Amino acid sequence: MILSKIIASKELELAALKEKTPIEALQTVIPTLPAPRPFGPALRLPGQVAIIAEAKKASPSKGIIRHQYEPEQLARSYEREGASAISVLTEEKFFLGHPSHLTLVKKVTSIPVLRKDFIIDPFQIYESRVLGADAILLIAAALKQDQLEEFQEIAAGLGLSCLVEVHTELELINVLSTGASIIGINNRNLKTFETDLSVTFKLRSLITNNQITVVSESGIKSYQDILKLREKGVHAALVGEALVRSPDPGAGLNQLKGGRVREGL
Ligand SMILES: O=P(O)(O)OC[C@@H](O)[C@@H](O)c1c[nH]c2ccccc12
Repeated sequence: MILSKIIASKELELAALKEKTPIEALQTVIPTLPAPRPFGPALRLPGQVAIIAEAKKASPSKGIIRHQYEPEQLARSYEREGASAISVLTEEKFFLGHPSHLTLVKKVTSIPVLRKDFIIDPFQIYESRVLGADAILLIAAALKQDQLEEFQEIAAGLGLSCLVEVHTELELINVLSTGASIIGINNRNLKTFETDLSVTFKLRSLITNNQITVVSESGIKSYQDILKLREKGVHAALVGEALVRSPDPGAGLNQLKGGRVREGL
């Protein structure tokens, strides 16, 4: 499975990274940094589905999605067109991202920035804070129950929000028991790479605590999709490919939000 491949490569990368940068060096810098931007509240727009717009050059399932990839330009247009937050892929080998992309995006925007990576070690949480992340992704399929709990605790201590990602009912039940407050339902099956919005519809109905912010992730392509999510009480949608593939990603976002189709598109 692709997830185990990515994690194996992450483990190697991390070993090298930890040799180079002691965690203490990160811990010394953190108290001098400005507070993170609030992520959870940004995802609650009354009567609307908030959009987390993603900057992503490539993916294991689709290969290169955007050849001329400029995360700063993307982020600027996303913010201009009303994104509620920006997700930045920082994984290098499979998604052709880079940690520096996150720092660049943070500099040119004023909305919260989510670090999209494969977090398997507390080191990466401190690193995310230093890079300028306001929120991090935690993938239930990649972590044990005690890690899920520990990582959310460390993140909270650093002022970072967590988007905790699930794909199955069992993962959801486990994540609910950790007290996660922002849950991402990934529509993509990591074995077949297929996306199916009905994954969100099925799992969303099992989240009865309305304090929890629910995010639908992957395979969201149109305003019709957004309307369906809204109808099911989903608070936010994480959208990558549909925007990044568009010749004009800002206009793509505008359309996704039901805005008028612009000339030239
Ligand atoms: O490009 P899409 O189909 O709109 O999907 C975006 C996002 O959900 C997807 O990139 C994603 C969801 N979970 C992840 C975990 C790691 C890397 C990437 C992801």
